[in-house]
Amino acid sequence: KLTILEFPDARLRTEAKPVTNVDDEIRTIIDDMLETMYEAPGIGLAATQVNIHQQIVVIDISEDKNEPLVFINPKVTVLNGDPETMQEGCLSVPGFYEDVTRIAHVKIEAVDRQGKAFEMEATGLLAVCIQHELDHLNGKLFVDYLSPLKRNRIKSKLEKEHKRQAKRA
Ligand SMILES: O=C(O)C[C@@H](Cc1ccccc1)[C@H](O)SCc1ccccc1
Ligand SMILES: [Zn+2]
Repeated sequence: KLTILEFPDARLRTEAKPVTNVDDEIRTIIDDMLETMYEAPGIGLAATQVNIHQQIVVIDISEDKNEPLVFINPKVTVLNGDPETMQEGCLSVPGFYEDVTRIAHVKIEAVDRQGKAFEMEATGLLAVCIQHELDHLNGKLFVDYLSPLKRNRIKSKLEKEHKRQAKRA
């Protein structure tokens, strides 16, 4: 449905703006993002990744892919500073998986698809995913936590791949 931008596309570095009015246009974007995420497949997607620079995140970590979570204008606060390291992937950095350390237990405050404010606590995969998605809204990618050497290796490999695909197109 929507095209996912791939590193090192500069548009991935855009700061997303807050959503001012949760209307049908926003709800259509949310539905398109969920469809794109399930099709990828992925367990999270930020609007930045589909070149929409508004603060919208969708997540579904359920087994049956039937428990979509929507976070509009999300804010994360630390509940427990313990670090947690997990191997992360990213739909915008296809084929690469590296360890990233994040906060283990967070509180999320956001607005839902009806425009209603809510908050929830998260640990484990959900905590990791929401921090990963919030980074996207701030123009940050998980490769930014790696050494410059590793990041540049990934950058050149993906640039080569994009050139190859452009030629075949
Ligand atoms: O934002 C994205 O690119 C989707 C990410 C979300 C995510 C990243 C790291 C850790 C958890 C979630 C993933 O690529 S979705 C694919 C995936 C699925 C299960 C576990 C890790 C990654
Ligand atoms: Zn990602």
